Amino acid sequence: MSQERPEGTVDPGPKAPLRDLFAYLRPHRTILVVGGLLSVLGSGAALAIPQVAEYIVNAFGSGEPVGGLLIGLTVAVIVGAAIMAFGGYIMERTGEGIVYDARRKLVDRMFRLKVADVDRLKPGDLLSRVTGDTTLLRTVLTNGLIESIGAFFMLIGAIVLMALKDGVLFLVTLLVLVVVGGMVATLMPRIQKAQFKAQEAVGDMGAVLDRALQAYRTVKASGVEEREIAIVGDAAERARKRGVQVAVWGSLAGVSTWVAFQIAFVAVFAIGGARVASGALEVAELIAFFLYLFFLVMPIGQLVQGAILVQNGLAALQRMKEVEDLPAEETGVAVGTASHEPVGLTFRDVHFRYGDDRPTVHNGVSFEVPPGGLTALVGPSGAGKSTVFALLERFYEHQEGTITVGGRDIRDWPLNDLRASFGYVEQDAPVLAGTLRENLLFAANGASEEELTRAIRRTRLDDLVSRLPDGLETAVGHRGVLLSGGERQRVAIARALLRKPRLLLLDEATSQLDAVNELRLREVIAEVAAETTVLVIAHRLSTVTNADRIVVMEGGTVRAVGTHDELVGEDDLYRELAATQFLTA
Ligand SMILES: Nc1ncnc2c1ncn2[C@@H]1O[C@H](COP(=O)(O)OP(=O)(O)OP(=O)(O)O)[C@@H](O)[C@H]1O
Repeated sequence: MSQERPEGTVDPGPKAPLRDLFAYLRPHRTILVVGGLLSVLGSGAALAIPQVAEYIVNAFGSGEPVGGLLIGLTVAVIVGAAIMAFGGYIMERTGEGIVYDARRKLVDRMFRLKVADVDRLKPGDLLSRVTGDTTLLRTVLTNGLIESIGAFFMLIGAIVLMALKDGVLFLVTLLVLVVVGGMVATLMPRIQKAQFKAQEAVGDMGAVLDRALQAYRTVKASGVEEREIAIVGDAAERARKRGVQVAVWGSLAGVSTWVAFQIAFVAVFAIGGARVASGALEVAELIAFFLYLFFLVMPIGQLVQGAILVQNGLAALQRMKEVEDLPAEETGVAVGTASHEPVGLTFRDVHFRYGDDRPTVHNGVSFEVPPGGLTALVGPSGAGKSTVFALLERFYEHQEGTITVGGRDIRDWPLNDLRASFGYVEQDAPVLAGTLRENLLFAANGASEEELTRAIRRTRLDDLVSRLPDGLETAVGHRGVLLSGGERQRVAIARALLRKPRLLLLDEATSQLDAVNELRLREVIAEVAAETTVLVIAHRLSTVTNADRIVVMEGGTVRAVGTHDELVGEDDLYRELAATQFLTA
């Protein structure tokens, strides 16, 4: 479990205010009150035990029968325990419900975030917020808050009953309470700090492990297993040391509290004994007082533990809130259109950078793509080609200029309708774990068998399907590792085509395709371009020499537009690109 924490959250770490925690509890307040009352009732039954014990001792003294009282005491213990257990069950069940709500809310928000925000957050970090931090919240709610409620009432009950039983002994106990309180108050920030650091160390370990697992093949191929084991091992060692630090402060708090209570017992024993000797107190009352002292020690321990947990929980809550508070995408009201006619697009003097502190990526980009046909974007790495797609899909918003699709400003399109009119094939077209069929129908669940067969044929995947042991039902494995690069790309194209796009955005992969796969890709693109608009980012000019128009980008602007033949004659950069790729200039 990755518990990665952003920088600067260690000491003592940003925490959500307590009222945010109560916001999670509010919808469940009725059941929480019921559970709380049962806990109080259970504590009440427990608190009756010393009183009954006092009667029994007195009854022994006066020779009265004690059988009834003993049975009463046993019943009180059993009933009290049962009520407390039931109350605890209700509370924990509600705690699970609260965590479920929190997780649903978080997941819901996560899929509605802006791409820009998700790009900024690390995937491992987002994952740990949904799994790790919500789990921590549950521990806080059950072990922290809920148990503390019962403990609090038991403590109050014990204090009141002790005060009523004997004022002098109570004052002695009070003195110890003040000492314990002071000690805990001094140690608490240290425990808290140590715990934050321990959580951070575990998070760091998750991060280095995540990094190595992401590149598992590279790790193996590079023969650096031992080094990676050592790196993760070092992180584990740091987590161990931090954990030990928590144990040190925890034990110190535990032992000093324990000693304070021992002193309290001895003091109550000595002073109580003297008071019994002087006749100010009865032996039975002293015994009852001792029992109350036990009922005081237990809840204090629980409350201290609860306070530490709540502190940690508020840090987790803060991390959850950071995601929940991010703005959701404005999707607009989708009108939905039955049209599958090809659409054109224009970029007019578009300026864009990924952030205020980032360099300009588009510096006045202008070009036009009429409906239908094949348009290619070419240019050196970093020219801003993929960014054209990111802006069209509105993953990011351009700062200046106008982008239109089908003659309409993309900002006036309902977002869902805009995206529904595109088929989008990313550069490293991902194949998700699952069957080939699931992958193809990922974006078009309602497609018919005919449509599926046609898309498979158009993307030249029929060979693959007939070769696979279970055909379309073959599991293609995590990240599509069972497919070749070319096949993965064509699966992604088929997936995009099944949406019947009006404009296909194809970011061609940089990985080298063999001659057969390259030819197939060319055929597929040409065939699709006969029916719809295709805008392809070409890293290999060979796939687009037959394009209707080629847009040459460089340094965030468009430097030339034309056909292959025109550009070879007119544009130096294009000629150079063509020459380096062994095409005849
Ligand atoms: N999500 C992002 N956040 C910040 N900067 C980015 C992001 N995506 C791209 N960039 C930067 O924008 C610039 C243009 O990137 P873009 O991917 O559009 O180039 P490209 O022409 O497609 O390059 P390539 O051919 O190598 O894929 C690069 O300098 C890149 O580092």
